Amino acid sequence: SKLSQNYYKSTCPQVLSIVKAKTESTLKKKPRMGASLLRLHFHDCFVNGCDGSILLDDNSTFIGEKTALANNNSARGFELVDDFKAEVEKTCPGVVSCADILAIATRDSTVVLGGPSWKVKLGRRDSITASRADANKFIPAPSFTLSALKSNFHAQGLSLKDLVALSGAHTIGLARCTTFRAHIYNDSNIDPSFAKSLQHKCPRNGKDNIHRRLDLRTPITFDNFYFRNLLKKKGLLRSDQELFNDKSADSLVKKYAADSSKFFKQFTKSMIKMSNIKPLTGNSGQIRINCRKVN
Ligand code: HEM
Ligand SMILES: [Ca+2]
Ligand SMILES: [Ca+2]
Repeated sequence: SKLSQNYYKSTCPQVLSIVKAKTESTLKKKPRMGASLLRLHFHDCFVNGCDGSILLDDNSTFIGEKTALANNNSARGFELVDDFKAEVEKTCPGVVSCADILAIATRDSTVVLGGPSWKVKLGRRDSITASRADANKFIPAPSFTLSALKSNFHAQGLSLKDLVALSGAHTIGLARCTTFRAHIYNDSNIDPSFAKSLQHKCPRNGKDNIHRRLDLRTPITFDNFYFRNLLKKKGLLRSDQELFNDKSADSLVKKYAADSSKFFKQFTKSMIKMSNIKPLTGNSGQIRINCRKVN
């Protein structure tokens, strides 16, 4: 790609240490924020590339992505991104894109929570528009079957391997009742006692916003328990358990469940691939001063 590791070497070498320090101090108090940043980066990259589009508030020229189905009342961490940006702007005004800050903070969050590290390529520019319709079209839903998930990822140039490894991000963070209700009441590929215990917390009607762990074992540690849970039919979302349901993804899930270093290695590769989807470079887009608004 046109991105490079040393992109800010002469214009803002401090950006890496600024983002790292703030990520570390924030996650110490609020570990879930690491999960929320990781998800923001995913939802940015899947909608017209990693261009900070998800960070834009609605305005008079477009309806943005924050109110798309998958993001509304759900995507979080925007204030923290604002904090990163404000601090970077103090040191290097007008130089570092919001899209790059999110990519760096995602890597740093993964590391702080115990996961692998990787070299983040930089030089993405920020979009001057956002699209709720595109977010609704491209962000996968928890109701998806394996074949729907595969084609959703293929549309981004991502393989089955990428799908399985990247879904391992659900080793951290929480999900609302409304996203897993159908799975715990209607599906058969779920451990019955796990389903029952969730049904107590998430009734058929109401309590849409109560949260449960995506990884019931270690929700603030980036490890391979997500895959180990799937082997026991204890995936929280239908789209999670679809990855271990007598189909083409089973062998990958078994591999990552058995060996976390294999998961980490593929997660790193797949994250780099996802982070490099369709960046804006050259004269395209802009370096936003405020991540919520076009300049
Ligand atoms: C494979 C298709 C995927 C589907 C259908 C999906 C769906 C979801 C849903 C429904 C939630 C809960 C949202 C809520 O209740 O508010 C969630 C949370 C999360 N997702 Fe995914 N996801 C997918 C893939 C990914 C990928 C590829 C990543 C990152 C690489 C990711 C990272 C996360 C994280 C970290 C959370 C927790 C966020 C938090 O606690 O704030 N997901 N996902
Ligand atoms: Ca985007
Ligand atoms: Ca975990």
